[in-house]
Amino acid sequence: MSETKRETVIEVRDLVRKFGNRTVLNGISFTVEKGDTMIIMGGSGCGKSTLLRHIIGSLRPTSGSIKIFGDETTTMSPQEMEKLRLRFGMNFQFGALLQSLTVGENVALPLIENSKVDPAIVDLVVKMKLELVGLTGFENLKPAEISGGMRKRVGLARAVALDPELLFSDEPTSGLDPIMTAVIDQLTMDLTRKLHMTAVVVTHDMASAFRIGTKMIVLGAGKRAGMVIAHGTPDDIKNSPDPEVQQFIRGEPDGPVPLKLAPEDYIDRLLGHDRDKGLSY
Ligand SMILES: Nc1ncnc2c1ncn2[C@@H]1O[C@H](COP(=O)(O)OP(=O)(O)OP(=O)(O)O)[C@@H](O)[C@H]1O
Repeated sequence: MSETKRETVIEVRDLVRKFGNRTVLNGISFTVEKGDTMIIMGGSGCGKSTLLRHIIGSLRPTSGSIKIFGDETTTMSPQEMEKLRLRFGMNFQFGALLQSLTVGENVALPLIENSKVDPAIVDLVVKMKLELVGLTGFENLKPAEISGGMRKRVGLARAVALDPELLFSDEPTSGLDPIMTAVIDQLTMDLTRKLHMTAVVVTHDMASAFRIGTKMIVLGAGKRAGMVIAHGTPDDIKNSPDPEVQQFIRGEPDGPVPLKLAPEDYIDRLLGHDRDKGLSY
């Protein structure tokens, strides 16, 4: 029997983004179907975060189309985008926990900011979300009083506070040991299943990518910088005949992608140009 066709939640077509005369995204196309966990992979500086930031509407493309739930987002007003974002959960490093607030207050933030919910309901939702990530009883501690892995779990609880249909995560396991990484992965899989979410995750961690991903894209480097060089299921990616994909998933230091950075990359990184992550509205 053939698989029932699932709803397309995200459709990216021919996306191009230039910063000055530098093309960082070069004709990216892919779709994400409901229930999928799409992994965006590729070497450092290949444009993964930039792609994610276009999908959540914090950057505008030079050209191309992004449809979310069937609506074109690249031409939306900031207000329309803000409304759409109520359906998103975002678990980003630049959205780190607020140190002055307790764990519970951090999880409550999206509820307080985005909906007029009764405080008693907020408390209940916070307790439920913290229970989902195994942190019942930690609501009154400050982020500095819990471990890095626990902080990542709080970030996840906060991202799903509004029961989003779409979860976006940028490097959700960076800096964690393999056991804590596996814990976060398991939680992400449980949450996406329990809350019927579709997820898009940027990660460098191959073990994690192959554990949680149902679909993957790999962005290229060098001559194929900013292009999708492989796209498919985890098995498709594992069996890709592309030497650059194999170099990447095996973590080999040298191969089709040379070890040396291009001088402009080196200068950009030296000057911290890639740290300019401000919103571009
Ligand atoms: N606002 C910006 N202005 C100029 N260049 C930018 C900007 N944002 C990103 N870039 C450039 O785009 C390239 C891709 O950056 P991006 O952060 O998307 O890469 P990445 O694949 O997520 O990298 P990493 O894995 O190291 O986090 C970098 O070379 C960076 O210099």
